[in-house]
Amino acid sequence: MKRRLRVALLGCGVVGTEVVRLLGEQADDLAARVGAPLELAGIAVRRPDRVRAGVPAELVTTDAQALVTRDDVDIVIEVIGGIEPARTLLLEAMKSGKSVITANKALLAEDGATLFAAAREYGADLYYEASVAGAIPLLRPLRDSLVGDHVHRVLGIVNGTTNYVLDQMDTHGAGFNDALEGAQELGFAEADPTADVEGFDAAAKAAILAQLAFHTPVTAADVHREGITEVSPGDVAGAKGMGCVVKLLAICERVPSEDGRNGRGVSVRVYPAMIPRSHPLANVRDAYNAVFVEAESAGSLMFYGAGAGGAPTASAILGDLVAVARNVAGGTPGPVEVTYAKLPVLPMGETVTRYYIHLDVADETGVLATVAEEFARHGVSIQTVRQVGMGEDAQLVVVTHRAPDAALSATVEGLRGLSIVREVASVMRVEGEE
Ligand SMILES: NC(=O)C1=CN([C@@H]2O[C@H](COP(=O)(O)OP(=O)(O)OC[C@H]3O[C@@H](n4cnc5c(N)ncnc54)[C@H](O)[C@@H]3O)[C@@H](O)[C@H]2O)C=CC1
Ligand SMILES: N[C@@H](CC=O)C(=O)O
Ligand code: NA
Repeated sequence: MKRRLRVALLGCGVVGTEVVRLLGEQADDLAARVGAPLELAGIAVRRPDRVRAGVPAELVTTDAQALVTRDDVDIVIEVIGGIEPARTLLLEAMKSGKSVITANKALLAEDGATLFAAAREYGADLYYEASVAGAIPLLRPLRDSLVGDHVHRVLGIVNGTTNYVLDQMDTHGAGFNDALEGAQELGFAEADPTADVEGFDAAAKAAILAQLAFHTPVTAADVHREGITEVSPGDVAGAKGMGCVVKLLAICERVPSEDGRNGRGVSVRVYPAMIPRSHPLANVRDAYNAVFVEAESAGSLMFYGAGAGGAPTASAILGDLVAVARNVAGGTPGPVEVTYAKLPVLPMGETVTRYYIHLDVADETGVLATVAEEFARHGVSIQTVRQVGMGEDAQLVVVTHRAPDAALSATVEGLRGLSIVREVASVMRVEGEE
């Protein structure tokens, strides 16, 4: 056995308390796997008086800054969340020679470049498997196992809270607010659930995935983001009528160049979309996550499991901890991200997608021709059109072929301006096979 490695924990909320529990319960196994015992050196919290079952009171401190620079600390785990003070604490830790583990996707997606630069400069490990899709091993497979391949596309459900809400709306006809409260009670939601329902959390994860998959710098600000707050029971019912289900999808795609190899750029986006019920992502229920990776030589891979919750997230952190501890014990740091490809992130308007459009139309002759003309005017080809109801209740459900998003949204604007269109009742992108 090598010398004892000392671990500092920053934050002791939903995830942090589970890290403490597992570190205690699995101490012997972890020591055997690392080849050195792991020991908690301190736990930084904001409210020291709060009773936390299973958390040794003598280790608790409110001075996170002092903890991360202490000489007797080797590895720092950050599960506070948010940008500051998490960023400063991680940077201070690396500057003081510690390796770090974080679950903080918001910070990695906003300013990962600064953290990676510090890891490189100070020879520290920076591991963050828990930051995307919780327990699911996804980032290290992308970073290590698939690093010799050429990834074309990453498509997935990466936010448990919104998947739970949409699933409750789809299967039980639940209202949005009741479903969200359920997700909060189960500990999936972020401290401010706006981050979940407005798609910020999924956008941060999409940025992290795109950066790793395409070796290109991507931040949260580069990601086209739409949340689920506008998804209505009508949209969910409309999807059902089409044999589809509504899911909040994160999509990272390499857009091919003329030679079809290196890519003209990347498209990174998050939005609610309809997918056919036959698609494997349609069967991802409750707060589960699932991610498809399509790579040139590997083909299609699917990763599925618990993307949120205290214990699943702590599992990913402990996996990182063992990997980092082995590196520290062996004196060899792990790999640091490289973003050599520097592909541009393309604007959403250039992304090719499909739309579902539900129109409430006037009971007049020539409605169909007028509507079709508007699509043609923007170069958008219609795949199917279906009339629902008759007379005053006439509605048209149109599904397009793939077209640039800018042309599709211009078509919708054009439809809104037509006198025979009483209302554009629902617009949603359609993903999955055409
Ligand atoms: N809960 C989940 O399912 C998942 C969470 N994550 C990420 O893990 C991190 C932690 O999430 P949770 O445990 O759910 O959040 P939480 O809100 O339950 O816990 C964070 C804790 O940090 C404490 N804190 C805040 N400022 C502090 C400071 N300056 N010093 C010390 N402690 C401070 C808070 O009082 C709170 O107890 C976040 O980055 C989150 O995005 C990642 C995957 C899943
Ligand atoms: N709030 C997130 C937690 C995990 O990242 C989610 O709901 O997925
Ligand atoms: Na993960």
